[in-house]
Amino acid sequence: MPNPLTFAVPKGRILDEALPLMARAGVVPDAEFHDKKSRALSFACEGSDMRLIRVRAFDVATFVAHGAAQVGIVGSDVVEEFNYSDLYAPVDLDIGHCRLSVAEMAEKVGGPLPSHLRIASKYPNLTRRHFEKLGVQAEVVKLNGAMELAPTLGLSSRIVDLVSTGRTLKENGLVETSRILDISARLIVNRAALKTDERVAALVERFRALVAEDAGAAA
Ligand SMILES: Nc1ncnc2c1ncn2[C@@H]1O[C@H](COP(=O)(O)OP(=O)(O)OP(=O)(O)O)[C@@H](O)[C@H]1O
Ligand SMILES: O=P(O)(O)OC[C@H]1O[C@H](OP(=O)(O)OP(=O)(O)O)[C@H](O)[C@@H]1O
Repeated sequence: MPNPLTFAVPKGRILDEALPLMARAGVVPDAEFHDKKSRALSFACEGSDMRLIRVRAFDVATFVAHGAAQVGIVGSDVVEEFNYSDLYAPVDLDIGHCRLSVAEMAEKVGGPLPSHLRIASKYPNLTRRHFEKLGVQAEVVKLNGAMELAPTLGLSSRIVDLVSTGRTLKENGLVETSRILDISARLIVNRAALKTDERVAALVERFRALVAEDAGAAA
């Protein structure tokens, strides 16, 4: 009997969109997964020996890259930020759409870029890479949320953060000045597991077929 497959999902907002797709792929967590009072982090799946683990978005990539989970769902922002060589993102799930952008205080927009900037972000690697291309050295102040407060309070001149409707920026007096990356959620797999475990390859094919089916229905 092979070990159960471990499938990692993020706790946050992608999950609501991912669960119906997962169900169509035959990945259905047991009732305890939906019990808000439960403190469990690992859940059995209906009708299979698969196990679901619910972790922080960034940690989904870490569990999969290290082979502690074989499969996962995560935003392409996280995939690109880590750039793990052992992590492969074969299927764009066409959910969780947003973008990674630079924003600054509305009244400060304009003028030439200085050679050094202090930027608040949850994405230090993507931020440094983006500004390097512009010939700017970015000093990144790592924050884990509420980035939009940083420019107003003088912690940084700009932020690099996720934008969807743009409402959070607007309500905090910031404007989007450039777009770094268009983002959507991906099915991710551990490269070694994909080569050695047929169940991983089968799951990839199932998700790929579902996405193709939805794209066909939308066309
Ligand atoms: N406003 C948004 N609109 C659409 N997708 C978003 C938005 N914000 C984030 N996302 C996507 O959802 C993913 C998870 O975001 P979110 O921060 O809600 O998750 P989380 O698991 O609560 O994160 P954390 O571990 O930081 O608490 C992001 O990596 C991104 O791909
Ligand atoms: O453009 P909008 O539609 O306003 O969405 C953007 C906001 O969504 C995300 O935050 P989230 O709500 O996940 O909270 P967080 O600060 O805890 O990450 C992101 O970090 C922005 O703050």
